Amino acid sequence: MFTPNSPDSTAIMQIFANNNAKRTGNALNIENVNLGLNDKLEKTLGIVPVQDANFIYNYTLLNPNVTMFAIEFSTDPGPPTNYRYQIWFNGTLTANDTDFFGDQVLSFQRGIDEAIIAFATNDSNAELNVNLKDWPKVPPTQLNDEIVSSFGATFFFCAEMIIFITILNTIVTEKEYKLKDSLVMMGLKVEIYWLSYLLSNAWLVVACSLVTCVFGEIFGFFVFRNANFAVVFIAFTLFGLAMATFAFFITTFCRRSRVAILVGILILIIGLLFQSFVFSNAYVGYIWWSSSVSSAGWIILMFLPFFNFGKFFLDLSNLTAGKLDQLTQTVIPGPGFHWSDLYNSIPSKFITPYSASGSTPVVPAPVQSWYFLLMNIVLYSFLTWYFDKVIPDEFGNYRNPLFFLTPSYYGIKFKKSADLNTWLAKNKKIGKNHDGEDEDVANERALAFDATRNFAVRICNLNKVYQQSMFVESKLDKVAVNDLCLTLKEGKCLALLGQNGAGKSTSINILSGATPATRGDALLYGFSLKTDMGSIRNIMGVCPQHDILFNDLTAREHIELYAGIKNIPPVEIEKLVTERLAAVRLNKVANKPAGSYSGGMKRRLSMLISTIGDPKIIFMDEPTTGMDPVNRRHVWSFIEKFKKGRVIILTTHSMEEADVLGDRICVMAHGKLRALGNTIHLKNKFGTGYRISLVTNPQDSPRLKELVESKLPGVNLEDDSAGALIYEMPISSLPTLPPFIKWLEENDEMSESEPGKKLIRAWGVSQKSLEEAFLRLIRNANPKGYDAYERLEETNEKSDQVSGLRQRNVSSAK
Ligand SMILES: Nc1ncnc2c1ncn2[C@@H]1O[C@H](COP(=O)(O)OP(=O)(O)OP(=O)(O)O)[C@@H](O)[C@H]1O
Repeated sequence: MFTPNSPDSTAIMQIFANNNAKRTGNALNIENVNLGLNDKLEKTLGIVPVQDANFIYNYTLLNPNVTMFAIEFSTDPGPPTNYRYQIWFNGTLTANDTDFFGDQVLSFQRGIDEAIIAFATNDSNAELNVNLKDWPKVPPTQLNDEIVSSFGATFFFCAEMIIFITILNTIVTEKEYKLKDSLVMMGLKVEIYWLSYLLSNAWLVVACSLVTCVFGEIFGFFVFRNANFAVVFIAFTLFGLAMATFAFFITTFCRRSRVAILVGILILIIGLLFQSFVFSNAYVGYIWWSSSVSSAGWIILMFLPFFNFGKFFLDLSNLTAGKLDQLTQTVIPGPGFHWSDLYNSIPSKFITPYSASGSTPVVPAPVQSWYFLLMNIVLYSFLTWYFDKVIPDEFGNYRNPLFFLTPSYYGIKFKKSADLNTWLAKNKKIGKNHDGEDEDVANERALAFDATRNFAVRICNLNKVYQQSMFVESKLDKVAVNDLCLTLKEGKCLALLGQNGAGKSTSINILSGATPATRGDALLYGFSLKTDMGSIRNIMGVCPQHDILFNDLTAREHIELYAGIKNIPPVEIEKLVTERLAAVRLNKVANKPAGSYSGGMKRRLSMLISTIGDPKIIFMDEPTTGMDPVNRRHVWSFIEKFKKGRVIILTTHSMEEADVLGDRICVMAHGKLRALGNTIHLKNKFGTGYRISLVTNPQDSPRLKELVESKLPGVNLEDDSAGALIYEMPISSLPTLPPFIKWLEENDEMSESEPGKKLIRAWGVSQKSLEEAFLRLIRNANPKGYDAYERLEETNEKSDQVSGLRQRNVSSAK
């Protein structure tokens, strides 16, 4: 547009149009259209004369972005000749609002000036050339830098969160699979467990920090290049360690890995919002230290490692990052972060005053963030140690919240251990009346309290009640072990038999220190369960019911790990590995990860682990479950040889195993001991007698039956098929057995159907199996018979499932 629509200005614009066509090839014509203020253009026009500047103003206001330039020539006649003019331009269309004096406006002005000169001098060839040249521009690589400086805290926080969530998952999974408990049961100190985690993660954190700093330098980011290397490296390392210890602390509250990961993700989201919204700019980042914000804010937030790191990174990026000058596109580098800057307050030019209060925050020196991160490391390490002890574990073990005030925690004993008589009297008192119990069981109870006898293991009135409620007793409380009394001499193996839920595993768990007894105590090689568990662990080996193995470790590494825990000298470890693995036939897979083993192989490895460190007492909960008969026999022969000079207590469902291994067999039902003795004793006492099998000609069998019944009164015929007779003889008929066997051996009777042949072709006498004795015991344990017992178990199981019972295990603190 141009104005006024006078002959002179039209002539100048015509020259301008001609020159423009010559220079650019873009033909613009003067269009004499009568443009109205509200006219919407349907096609591109050229140069349009308009009535006045007001029209230009109103038209461009009402129709934005359709006019490139307008020129308003002065109507003032002079003197001298007046060529004053004003260019209106559209910043959006010409330079997208940033380059007002850039090429297009200048070209336009040059074109108008050229036209004016030609008009004034009447020389249509008059030419005016003006070039505009910018200062050299720095290539715009600084853009990346801005991102690193502004959002570095977010990126590096996310990187750290990978380690954080991995720690949460690993530790809680180990807890879930009871790997930690297994290590502790084998004698590992909890403090060593946490220290090993701290060290292995510290190594990882240091490596990550180093790699980050080196790559930061290589890529030339200001935050790294413009700062002291040690300062950045130490800050990253402190942050990594603080996050690792924070993760340790959280694991003490989580029992399931899924919950731990959810907590990790929640912290990731909170941290991410924090880092990206708070610490991406100095305005919000430093608000915590403004006089208008309560200092309670930063005092609370300093317990979050990512808050301290965010603040430090903001300081770092303020001092190191270059600022991009929008006008000149150049980067003015920051002053840099030197070691001495750690102790200097952040210069006020980097801190934005808050307009509301007009106050400038007093931001502490960067080193304060280091101190806070160090505080986080120490605090969360301590809290991990503390809460790990006072929060009840899966088995209900926990310490008194003030455990650290008790001298016994530090191994200081003011009182001498109670002598045997006092100990026995104390534990006898808690026992209930056990009238009507089996004679052997009653004798064992008496033996357990006999101070004159020497036993390697003495269990006195051991009880375990799984309570429904933490505070009150209820009828639904489960008495898993009921006044158990047992003794065992060195060199013996005790086999605990019993139905599912009889209380075998609970007994083993109490004796191995996995779960505390509700009442009662036991002396293992003179050490009390209640007061000397630490000493017991040094002489104990445990093979838990469920394999507790590290999937990623090989059999060899497992043995090396547990041998280390048991303080076996390194020179002996190789011999131990070879011998033990060969004994249970795992030598061929010694270097394969345990995760790839079959169930039976895992079981053999678990069994083997329990024997490491030559323990004096070994607990094995169903050690051969899932093993094939060949390997089971290898394990049996290993256990048989290994028990010399030791005590082995095992639980099993295999009568054969109890028969082979058990020097003493105990049968439990409903948490109570029902019978005990060696296998022959139990078979004699509870078995249904002997089985006699005879083979004769089928035609002679009526005569043979008559003879047998006359010689063995009370005998029962169990089977009669094609001349094969099977008799069951009750124990009560035992006196008649020797003369009967003599008669069988003499075998004088002749067959009537086959002349010249003997009446009895073959015979055999066997004692009935331990299994039968066991079934009878179980039947007797329930007055309504075995079936009723099974029904009761089923109902219990169902009601447990319905009420979601896995009752809390409440017991006194250690
Ligand atoms: N943490 C617990 N909370 C509540 N009840 C429990 C708990 N642990 C075990 N019980 C109950 O205590 C009883 C004894 O269980 P235990 O595991 O000792 O039996 P078991 O003889 O080892 O059985 P199995 O042969 O099946 O291993 C069972 O009725 C069981 O349901």
